[in-house]
Amino acid sequence: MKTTFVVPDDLEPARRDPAAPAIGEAVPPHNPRCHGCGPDAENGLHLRAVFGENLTATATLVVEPRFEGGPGVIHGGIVSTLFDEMMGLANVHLGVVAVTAVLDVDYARPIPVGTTLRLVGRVLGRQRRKVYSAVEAFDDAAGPDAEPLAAGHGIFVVVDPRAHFAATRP
Ligand SMILES: CCCCCCCCCCCC(=O)SCCNC(=O)CCNC(=O)[C@H](O)C(C)(C)COP(=O)(O)OP(=O)(O)OC[C@H]1O[C@@H](n2cnc3c(N)ncnc32)[C@H](O)[C@@H]1OP(=O)(O)O
Repeated sequence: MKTTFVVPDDLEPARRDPAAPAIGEAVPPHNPRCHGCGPDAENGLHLRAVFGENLTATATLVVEPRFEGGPGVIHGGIVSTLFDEMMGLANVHLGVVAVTAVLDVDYARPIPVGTTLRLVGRVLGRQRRKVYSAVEAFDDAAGPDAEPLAAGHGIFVVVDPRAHFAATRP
C-alpha cells in the first residue's frame, strides 16, 4: 500500500469496553437510519459487522450494480463510505462515540461489480481523544493470503453524543 498517512508510533493501547457485546456477536447499528449500517436506511449499504479479536470488526458485502462508478467497477465514494463505517464499527469495541475527523483511502486495485468484499476494520490505538483505526477490503473469493484491494486509515475524535448531536438529532 502506498498511503502517506502516518500512524504515530507512540499510540496508547486501546482497551476493550467490558460492557461491549462479546467477540463473535453482531455489532449493533449505532443509528437505525445510518447510511452505512442502519436497517432503516432505505437506500443504505446495510452493513452487518461482527466483532472480532484484536479490536476488529468484519463484514462482507456484494458490490451491487447500484454501487458502480467507472464502467463495471465500484465508485470510490462507496469504498470511502464502507471504510468510514467499518472503522466506526470497530471503534464500538471501545464503548465510546467517536466521529470521523480524517479518512484516508488507498485505492490499490479496481474492484469489479459483483465482487464479494470482505471488510476488516481495526482499532490501532488512542491518543487523548483521538482513536486511530485502519481498514482493509479483500476479494472474499481470493483466499486468506490475498493482498487487499483497498486499504484505509482514520482518525476519529471521541465526543459527548448528547452535545455533539444536540442541534441535529430529530
Ligand atoms: C449516537 C451514536 C453516534 C455514533 C457515531 C459513530 C459513527 C460511525 C461511523 C460513521 C462516522 C462518521 O461518518 S461521523 C460523520 C463525519 N464527521 C463529522 O461530522 C465530524 C465533524 N467534525 C467535528 O465535529 C469536529 O471537527 C471534531 C469533533 C472531529 C473535533 O472537534 P473538537 O471536538 O473541537 O476537537 P479538537 O480539539 O479540534 O480536536 C481533538 C483532537 O483531534 C485532533 N483533530 C481534529 N481534527 C483533526 C484533523 N482534521 N486532522 C488531524 N487531527 C485532528 C486535534 O488536533 C486534537 O488532537 P490533540 O490536540 O489531542 O493531539
